[in-house]
Amino acid sequence: MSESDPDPCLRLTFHDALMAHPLIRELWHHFPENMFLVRAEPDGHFVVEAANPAQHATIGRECIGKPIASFMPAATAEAIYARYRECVTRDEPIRYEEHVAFFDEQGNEQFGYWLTLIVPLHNDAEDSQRVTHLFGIAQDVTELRNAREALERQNQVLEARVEERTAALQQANHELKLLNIQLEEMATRDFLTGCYNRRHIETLGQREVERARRYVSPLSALMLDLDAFKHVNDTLGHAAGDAALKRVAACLQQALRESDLLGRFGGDEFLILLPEIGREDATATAARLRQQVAELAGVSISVGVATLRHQGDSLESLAGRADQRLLDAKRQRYGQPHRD
Ligand SMILES: Nc1nc2c(ncn2[C@@H]2O[C@H](COP(=O)(O)OP(=O)(O)OP(=O)(O)O)[C@@H](O)[C@H]2O)c(=O)[nH]1
Repeated sequence: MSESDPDPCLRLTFHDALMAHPLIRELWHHFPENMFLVRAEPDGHFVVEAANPAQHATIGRECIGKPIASFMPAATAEAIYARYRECVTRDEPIRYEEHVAFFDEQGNEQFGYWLTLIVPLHNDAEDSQRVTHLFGIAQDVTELRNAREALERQNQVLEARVEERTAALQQANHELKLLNIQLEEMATRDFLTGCYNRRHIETLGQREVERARRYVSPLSALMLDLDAFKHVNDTLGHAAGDAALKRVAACLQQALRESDLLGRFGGDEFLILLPEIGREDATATAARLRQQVAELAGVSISVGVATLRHQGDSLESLAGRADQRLLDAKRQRYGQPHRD
C-alpha cells in the first residue's frame, strides 16, 4: 500500500464491509426486519447502497444503486424523501410511523404501515460534519395497526351499544317512575272524584291529629254528605249520581285551601280536615262550602263540624263527632234521616 493510498476501509463499499465479517454477514442476512443504507445525493435523491434480504423481499425488485424515487410510487417516495431530509438536516436519529405504498412483484400497488428508525452517518473525509448516508431499520406494523383499528372499531360499536342500552334503561326508568306515580295515585285517590280515598284521608288525618296534639294547635273536621242523593240515583240514574259526586268534589277542592285535606269517606260522604282552624272558623267554612256547592254544583249538602279535643281525642272520635253533627243537621232539616 503506497503512502498516497487512502485507508483500504474507506474504499470498501458498505456491502463489502458487511460481508467481510461472518457475524455481521449472518446478522444482515437473518435480521427479520428491513435494514437498508441510502446515500444522500447532491441532487436531493437518496440512492440505495445496501438492502438486507428482508428489505429486498418487501421491495420485490432490484433496487441497489437506484434512487428510491425510481422504484416507489411518487407520493410515497416524496414522503420518504421528506423524512430523510429532516434526518439529514437535524443530523440525529428519527423514528416515525409511516403509511407506505409500494409495488409488489406483479407491479400491483400495496399499502402498509411501517415503524421506521433512520440514523444519519458521515463518510466524507473532507467534511466530517456532512451527513452522507442514512442507515435505516423498518418494521412492518400493518397487522398490528389493523388489529388496533379493528379493536377501536369494536370499541366504538361497544360504546354505541352501551349508549343505546343506557338510553333504553333511562327510558324504562322514566316509565317505571310514571307507573309508580300512577300506582301511588291509584292507591291514594278515589277513582271517581279524584280526591283522597278513605284509607289515605285516614292516614293523613292521623298525622294531622298527632301534629295538632303535639303543638297544641287547632284542627277541625267537617263530615258532609249530599242531601237526598238516593233520590238523584233513583230518578236520574247512577251516571247522573256519579256526575253529581264529581261536581261536588271539584267544587269542594276549589273552595278549600292547599293545606286542607279532602277525602271521600264512602258513598256520598266526604271528610274534610282543616289544620289550624278552630270551631268558629270551621263553622263559617262549613256554611261557605254549603253555599258554594249549592251555587256552583247545584247540589244541596249537609255538614257536621267537630273540633279536636287536645286530650283523649283521636281521628276516629273526631270524625265520629263530625258525623254525629251531620246527622243532627239532617235531623233538624228533614226530621229523621234515612240511611241505607
Ligand atoms: N251514583 C253513585 N251513587 C252512590 C255511590 N256511592 C253510594 N251511592 C249511593 O248514594 C246513596 C246514599 O244514600 P243515603 O245514604 O240514603 O243518602 P241520601 O239519599 O243522600 O239521604 P240523606 O243523606 O239523608 O240526605 C245510596 O243510594 C248509594 O247507593 C257512587 O259512587 N255513585
